[in-house]
Amino acid sequence: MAPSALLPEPEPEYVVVHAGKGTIKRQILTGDKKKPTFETIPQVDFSKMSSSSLSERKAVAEEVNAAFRHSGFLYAVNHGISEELQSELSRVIKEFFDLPLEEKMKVIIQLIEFPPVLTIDRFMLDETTRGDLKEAFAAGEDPYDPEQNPPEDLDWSKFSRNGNQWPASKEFRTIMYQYSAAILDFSRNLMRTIALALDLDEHHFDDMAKFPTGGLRALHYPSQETSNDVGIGAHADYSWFTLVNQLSDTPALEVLNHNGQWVSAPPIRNTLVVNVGDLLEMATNNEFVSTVHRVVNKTGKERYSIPYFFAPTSETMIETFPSCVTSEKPAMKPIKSGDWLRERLLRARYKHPSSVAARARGEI
Ligand SMILES: O=C(O)CCC(=O)C(=O)O
Ligand SMILES: [Fe+2]
Repeated sequence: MAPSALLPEPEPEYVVVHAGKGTIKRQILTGDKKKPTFETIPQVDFSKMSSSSLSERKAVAEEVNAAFRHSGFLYAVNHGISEELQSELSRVIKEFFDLPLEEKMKVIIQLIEFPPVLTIDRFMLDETTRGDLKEAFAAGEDPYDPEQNPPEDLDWSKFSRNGNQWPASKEFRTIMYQYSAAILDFSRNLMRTIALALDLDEHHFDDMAKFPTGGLRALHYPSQETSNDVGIGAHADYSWFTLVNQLSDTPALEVLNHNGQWVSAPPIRNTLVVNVGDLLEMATNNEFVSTVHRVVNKTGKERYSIPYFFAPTSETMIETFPSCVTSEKPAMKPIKSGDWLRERLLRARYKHPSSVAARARGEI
């Protein structure tokens, strides 16, 4: 028998992904099994969303519609967030992750229930790896923080006082909140675009965007050490949609196309990567796709990014839009937004005490 060193590496046949209710295998299609699919991520210019002409706004919505059906991903150009704020954000995030570990660990919280607030934590999204290499700082919608602007009719009983934990730097907190307000503005704009894309009244989702759950998660990805490492394992997002600001010029984000091939989504200056999350996929009966993606940082450089996960308030029932129901595709069973997010987070945070406890109770 030939020495194994001379044998060609077998081509992988599957990609392992964390999507839907857990870990699944996605087949890699080659040769004549290949399907037509996307190989690049389109750019959509949002400047016309502030046009007074409905037909101009509808033209933007049409581009969003096509991208969400085809790849579930797009780059938002002219999102309205100033370059100055983005570069300040980038600076304070690097400064935060440069702090000594003991300092960062002061802001970790052990109690993670819904809404998820803060963690510097190891996830394991791809069980064939040793776990995600990233460090994360998350800040959710915590109405007790005075920078927040909760609506008058907010149900305060749904929010714990053990919300966001902020590090000592006031500047970090101030800039994160400025960015949070700016990205929420764009999210509201995007919600109106999605409403038009689905032939709904433009303001159909305004209530959902009043005080959404989700929040910001600043991420630091060290350069990976082995070829099997991942910054963040292959997964689909649990959100309604996600807006990723790739703060460094380090290309590492990859999106899985329908043939099981990874398509690069490199940083493009002053854009946001927008992707459909599971909740929007469910509400559209899979017409908009919540596409699997991952981060692999092979560049030898550090990478920083900050996703904003937008999801409706946790009590919102996610139901199929009537326009997306057909005789072949009946409506899905309604699900509470918060229940879905909580379960998915508990599964992903495999080592976290709240996940360990939920596993012991047989809940996940
Ligand atoms: O860092 C990125 O570019 C993407 C992060 C991501 O996919 C996530 O946090 O869900
Ligand atoms: Fe993601």
